[in-house]
Amino acid sequence: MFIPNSSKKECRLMLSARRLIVKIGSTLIADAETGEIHGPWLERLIEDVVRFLKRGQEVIIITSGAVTLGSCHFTRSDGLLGIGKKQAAAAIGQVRLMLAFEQSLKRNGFGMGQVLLAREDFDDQHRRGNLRSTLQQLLKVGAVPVLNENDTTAAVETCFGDNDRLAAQVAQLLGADLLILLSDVDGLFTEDPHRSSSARLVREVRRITPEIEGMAADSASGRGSGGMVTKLMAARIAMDAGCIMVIAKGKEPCPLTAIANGGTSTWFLPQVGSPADRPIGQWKRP
Ligand SMILES: Nc1ncnc2c1ncn2[C@@H]1O[C@H](COP(=O)(O)OP(=O)(O)O)[C@@H](O)[C@H]1O
Ligand SMILES: N[C@@H](CCC(=O)OP(=O)(O)O)C(=O)O
Repeated sequence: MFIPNSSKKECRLMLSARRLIVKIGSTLIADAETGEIHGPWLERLIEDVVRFLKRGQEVIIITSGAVTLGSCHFTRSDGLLGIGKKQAAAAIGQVRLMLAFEQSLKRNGFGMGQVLLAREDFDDQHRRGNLRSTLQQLLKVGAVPVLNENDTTAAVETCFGDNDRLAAQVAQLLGADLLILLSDVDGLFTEDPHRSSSARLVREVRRITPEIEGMAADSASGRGSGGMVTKLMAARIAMDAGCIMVIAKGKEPCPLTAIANGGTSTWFLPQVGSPADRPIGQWKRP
């Protein structure tokens, strides 16, 4: 559990955020070898999310993992899936992903709504307005929005390709206060920690400078899509919109609580508009 009256800055930032976006990386939720969902992990995460919902905070979940879950239907000789097989894999995996979220949230007393997104949903003003309204309606009735890119029909030229930037676009669209990227690393390191033993964790970023950008490389796992490169792109989108962003390891039991209790992570703090000084409130449920 987090310590609500903790003076830790991280705790204040987590508990003062009215609207949080939680993005889950593929390697956290899906086992590439077995094509199974990490069920016990998901259960812990949803219990963690529910702690914030019950305080009256709003949570939107962006989940990866559809392609990984569906890939097991394609022989290993495929190696990296071509776009057609990747889209078919996503079509297979997405159903299982949403079912797992729906059942877990239901066990914890909450409903959910699935929204699959395309870049056009953000680029076209009319579709952007529709999307915002739909998400706000879901939040109003206490149904947790669970989002992913619509990989099955996403064209190579126009797709997001990664959920880091998609999550940041949703944070900007909804005026979220805090974007949490749960990954398989503790945060931004000076180099890829999976490739360099001398990599050191960067705890806080207030401006994304060329030096910061130079630290980021692509994904080492081969299953993630964005690596740290897209996470920094997401940080730029979020910070420009006045939204705080944090990268943390999602494997922790109760990763959101771990962040609030000052666990290792990297915080991206915009210069303007952050709710860091907002009093920790007990909001009425939407
Ligand atoms: N400077 C860096 N700091 C931390 N991780 C990095 C860095 N550069 C590259 N990476 C890689 O980014 C990966 C996380 O991105 P990704 O594989 O896309 O995971 P996710 O599924 O969480 O999005 C890490 O596992 C790591 O190998
Ligand atoms: N829409 C894709 C997510 C791609 C993606 O961003 O993956 P990751 O880098 O693991 O968050 C899927 O569900 O597999």
